Amino acid sequence: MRLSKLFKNAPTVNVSGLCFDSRKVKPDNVYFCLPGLTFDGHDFIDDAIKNGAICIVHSREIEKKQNGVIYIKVSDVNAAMNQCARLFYGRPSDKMTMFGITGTNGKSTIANIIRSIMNEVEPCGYIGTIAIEYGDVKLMPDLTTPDALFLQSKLADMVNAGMKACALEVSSHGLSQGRVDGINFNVAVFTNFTYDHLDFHGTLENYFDAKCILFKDRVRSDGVSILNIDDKKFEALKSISKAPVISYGIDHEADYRAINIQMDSNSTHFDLVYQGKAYSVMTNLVATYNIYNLLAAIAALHESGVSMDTILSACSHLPQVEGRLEQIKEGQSFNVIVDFAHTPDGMEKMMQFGRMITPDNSDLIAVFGSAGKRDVAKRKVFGELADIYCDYVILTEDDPRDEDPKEIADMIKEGIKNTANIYIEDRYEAIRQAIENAKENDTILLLGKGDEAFIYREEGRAPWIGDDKAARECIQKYRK
Ligand SMILES: CC(=O)N[C@H]1[C@@H](OP(=O)(O)OP(=O)(O)OC[C@H]2O[C@@H](n3ccc(=O)[nH]c3=O)[C@H](O)[C@@H]2O)O[C@H](CO)[C@@H](O)[C@@H]1O[C@H](C)C(=O)N[C@@H](C)C(=O)N[C@H](CCC(=O)O)C(=O)O
Repeated sequence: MRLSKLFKNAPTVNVSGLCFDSRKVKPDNVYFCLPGLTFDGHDFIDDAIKNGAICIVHSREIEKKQNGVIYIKVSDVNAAMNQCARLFYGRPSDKMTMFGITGTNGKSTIANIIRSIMNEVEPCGYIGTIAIEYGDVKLMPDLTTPDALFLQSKLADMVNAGMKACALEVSSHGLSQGRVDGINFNVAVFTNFTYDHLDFHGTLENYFDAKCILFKDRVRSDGVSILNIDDKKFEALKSISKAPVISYGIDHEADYRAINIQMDSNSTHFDLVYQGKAYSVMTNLVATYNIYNLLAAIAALHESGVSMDTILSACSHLPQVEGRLEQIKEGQSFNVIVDFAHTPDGMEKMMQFGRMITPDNSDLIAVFGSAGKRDVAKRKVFGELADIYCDYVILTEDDPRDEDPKEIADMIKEGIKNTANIYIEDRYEAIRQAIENAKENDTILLLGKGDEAFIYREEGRAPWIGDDKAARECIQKYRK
């Protein structure tokens, strides 16, 4: 592509690609000097040029010492890069129906339900914490919402592969770093807002402001914002939404409301009230928070033109979302549930569900830790929640990074006053002991890592079998 297509008044030289990491620059790339949390991209201009950068996009005053290199000064390099990404990859998001899903919990489940039902109508891709998926392609991502360059390139791949829609998880990090700035969403979905990511945003206000960007700026004004009416942030989001608002919920009158909910450990039945008419819904999803997720997906799909018949017939056989309330069933006499819950809200919802399916004379056992170098304050809260709901707790490692996992466990323990607990650092061993000792009808919750196939330790990202696979293996080895 010509550089002049990306920047007005730039020379008409051809550029081969865009890059923000000097170490990955290829000949004839444009290098963007991003200001980072640890480094400043301006300090790596020489390296970028050595690797072949033909153009440097910068915001600081710099010495322009290399002949043959084009220097472009902008006020905001990140914003410039995000817009260039959109142009370079041919505005791919304008060629698909774009669903953007944000909120503290539920993003992956909603995005996967949307993709699964949408696929019955037209091909739909998915980008989020669990994977990047379209057609037969499945990639493991590093981030929930990828950086703008990678994101736009994957959206372009989706368009080329024939996708007509894409369900994209939009994280608060992604919104505040402008990773989705080149996308105009047809549908913006809000799940809920609870405590999370204070290590990055500093305050809950900043965290919420980041979430607002999707509804204030990134949804199309002729699109739709799908909001949870039972969440305390509903009114605030409604008041700033650029697009018309459609609500969903259980407790309050909503455009899409679930009433008469009946649930057991395997299925849920409820009546969906929409425009004064009640539709009977039978779904294999369980737990109240999943009914919210399902309502959000139903509203998003229906408002995009998918028929109620198509949506409701798909609800009874929704695919299991990996690591999200995943019930491990290997013929054992007790329940084992794997979930990604890693916020106080997510933990509490899982423990409430665990309590609901566990008979009074059986035990609810939770196996979890808390991530290193992330919100420290939530650790004691996790302990307090376990104290309320659980009969036994096994504390273990969960991405300790360069913190001592035992010290993290001790901080969780500060919240546990009455419930019996032990610390087993090795996560596999912790899962093994929980499974080996479980009694009939007990419930074991494996929380925090979902389907993740890695653990971040001091030495970096180490492979991890995954809680689901560890559980299956332990049931086979120790309970058969
Ligand atoms: C906290 C955070 O979001 N960090 C992001 C940030 O990194 P940073 O500010 O530390 O970057 P830096 O290391 O200081 O480097 C600054 C610039 O210099 C460049 N550089 C650096 C060194 C060098 O030799 N050459 C060079 O060019 C870097 O490529 C970068 O452009 O900018 C980088 C480039 O865009 C991101 O990759 C990085 O995401 C890191 C990997 C990350 O882990 N982010 C997580 C926290 C995240 O975004 N999570 C969300 C939420 C998930 C959830 O909901 O749980 C997500 O969407 O995944």
